Amino acid sequence: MSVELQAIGVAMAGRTVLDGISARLDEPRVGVVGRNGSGKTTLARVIAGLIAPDAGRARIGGIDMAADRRAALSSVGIIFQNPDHQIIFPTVLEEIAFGLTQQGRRQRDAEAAARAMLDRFGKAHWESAATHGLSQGQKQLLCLMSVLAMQPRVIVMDEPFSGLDIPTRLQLMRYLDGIAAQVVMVTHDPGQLRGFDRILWLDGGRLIADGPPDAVLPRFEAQMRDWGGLDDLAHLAC
Ligand SMILES: Nc1ncnc2c1ncn2[C@@H]1O[C@H](COP(=O)(O)OP(=O)(O)OP(=O)(O)O)[C@@H](O)[C@H]1O
Repeated sequence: MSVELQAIGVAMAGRTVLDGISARLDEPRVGVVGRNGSGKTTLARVIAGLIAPDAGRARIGGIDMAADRRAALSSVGIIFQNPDHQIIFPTVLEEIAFGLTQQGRRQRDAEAAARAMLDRFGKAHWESAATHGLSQGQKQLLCLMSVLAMQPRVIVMDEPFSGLDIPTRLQLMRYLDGIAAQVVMVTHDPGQLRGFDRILWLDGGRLIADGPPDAVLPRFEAQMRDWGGLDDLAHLAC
């Protein structure tokens, strides 16, 4: 499975948000880094087919995800930065089962698979819990379980661990190590990209570095420290 980005351009509210992003992603683990507002979330949404780019083409396995929503459902899953934008059902079981019924599974099958996923994370007791009563980190975990249950070939994650405590984060990272899906992860924390194969660094909507972590992350971290050391607030993220 490969994610192909060809000269992607996106404009929002009259501003260029992504500009000429081209990359063919074949690696199992791809990280996306960059400052606030650099376009990472927008790129994640383009890859998942939630935004059709204004210029260029984004395809997974040769299929345009924005044009073919049915193919997108079985090919790519996205975990949003804010779980409140993702969760729509009143109970945990319904939330996980929904994506599976969207994929064409019968309700009973979908619920069985949802229970298996809860079991896998030791959360069988969450089954009837009210989604609105979960903490932010618990909601993030629910979103992860919902997407993992759908077994997409590509999983796009936008800061998926920001609200999780350290044991949950470590458990999830280990779990992700073991899954076959390609992972594209947006993060501000280079520590979460250990073991990744390739890093894309966005700045101002452009791809300014693209390569193995050893080549990209030390430069990225040095640049972030340099900018963080400045007292001129005009340098704060726009
Ligand atoms: N719906 C929208 N309407 C107008 N502008 C938008 C919209 N969504 C994003 N933008 C703008 O696009 C730019 C890139 O936003 P994006 O969310 O992709 O950045 P990001 O790198 O994910 O940022 P962060 O690290 O803060 O999450 C920002 O300047 C943002 O203000």
